[in-house]
Amino acid sequence: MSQKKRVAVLGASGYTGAETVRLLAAHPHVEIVILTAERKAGQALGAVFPHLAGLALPDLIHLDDVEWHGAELDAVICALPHVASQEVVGALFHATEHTVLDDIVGLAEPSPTGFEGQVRVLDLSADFRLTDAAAYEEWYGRPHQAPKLQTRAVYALPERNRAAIRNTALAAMPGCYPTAALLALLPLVDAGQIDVDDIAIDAKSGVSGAGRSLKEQNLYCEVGEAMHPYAVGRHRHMPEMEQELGKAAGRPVRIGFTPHLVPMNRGELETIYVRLSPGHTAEALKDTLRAAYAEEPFVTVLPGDLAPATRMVRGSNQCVLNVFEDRRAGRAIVVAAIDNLIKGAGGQAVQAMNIMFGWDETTGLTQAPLFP
Ligand SMILES: NC(=O)C1=CN([C@@H]2O[C@H](COP(=O)(O)OP(=O)(O)OC[C@H]3O[C@@H](n4cnc5c(N)ncnc54)[C@H](OP(=O)(O)O)[C@@H]3O)[C@@H](O)[C@H]2O)C=CC1
Ligand SMILES: CC(=O)N[C@@H](CCC(=O)OP(=O)(O)O)C(=O)O
Repeated sequence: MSQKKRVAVLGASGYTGAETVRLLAAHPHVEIVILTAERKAGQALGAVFPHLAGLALPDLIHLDDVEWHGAELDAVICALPHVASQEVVGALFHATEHTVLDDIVGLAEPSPTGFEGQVRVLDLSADFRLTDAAAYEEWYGRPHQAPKLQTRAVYALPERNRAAIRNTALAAMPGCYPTAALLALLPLVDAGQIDVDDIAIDAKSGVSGAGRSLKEQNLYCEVGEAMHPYAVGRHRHMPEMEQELGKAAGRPVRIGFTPHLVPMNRGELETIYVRLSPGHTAEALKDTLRAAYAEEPFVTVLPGDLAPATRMVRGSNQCVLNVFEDRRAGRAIVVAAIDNLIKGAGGQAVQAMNIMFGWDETTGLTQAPLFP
């Protein structure tokens, strides 16, 4: 194996950044050379996260102190809030005179030169997922600062877009809710087995989904022993899911989606109500998902009527799925569970990075879920 790849994690003092570091620290082909933070810049990562104190890692520095040009980075995993992310990614591509700025990102065919010697970015934020500038402005309330990059980023759901991920310098990592929903639904849309105009997603997330920065509504007293929906009918993951489902359907799609915050640290569960296309059954949907994921290391269709649960995936890059009959004629229920911080964020980014560099896709990601 050649030299290790030099990797930076931006936003390492956040939840997804810390999980990404934890995974990368055990990755055989990666050397972590830069970690950044905003308020916590200047501290050792182990001072912020004592559970990581035993790892030999660089201290947290401020983004302003990163010398992009001299760092000789192979990859940057960006775990920053949206808006901050688009500014940094644009600036780092400029500073490194990246050919991505000359239009070679996201080619369907490998470019003759590849990206040898050029940094590749995996962005966990929402900044590069929507390719339509007007949609971004509508849902994020401001124009995009790097519109050229926005249109060329690859939507990096590995099970869907492997070839494009291999050949991009900018991977837009899917949101946590879209990851579970798209893994559950895309094969069914491809197969024409469900009515794309009648999809309702009821989602629940652990509190870490909201990040580590202090928010009063996420205090223990307010989320413990309680549960509530939020962003009802207007969550910014709706256009993301609609964009990707629309690509599969070949026409615009509108979905129903309601997320709920539930009193657990991590994990995400989605119960998805679908209308069957004429002639199809819940069992046929399950056969389709089984066939689609038969060779996938990180997606499992559960046997029989075993219902997906967050405890089946905690701390792992796994997604578990199942399909159930609905007592109402012509309908079915699809259920998906992931760990929002792993398959919904850092683990999926490591998976995509493995694809980019041609490593076994499971490298650094083979740990079984934690139980109990
Ligand atoms: N949490 C989740 O389950 C998921 C999150 N995401 C997305 O991943 C990204 C990171 O999320 P998460 O880890 O939860 O967030 P956190 O709030 O836990 O962490 C944010 C990180 O970014 C740093 N930061 C904050 N503001 C700035 C800024 N203006 N400039 C530079 N750095 C800044 C913080 O530094 P400091 O600590 O020093 O303030 C911290 O390191 C977000 O875009 C989020 O939406 C995606 C999928 C799932
Ligand atoms: C519980 C909770 O608050 N979850 C976050 C989703 C996390 C995520 O995936 O956000 P990005 O699209 O920014 O990456 C939310 O609903 O905004």
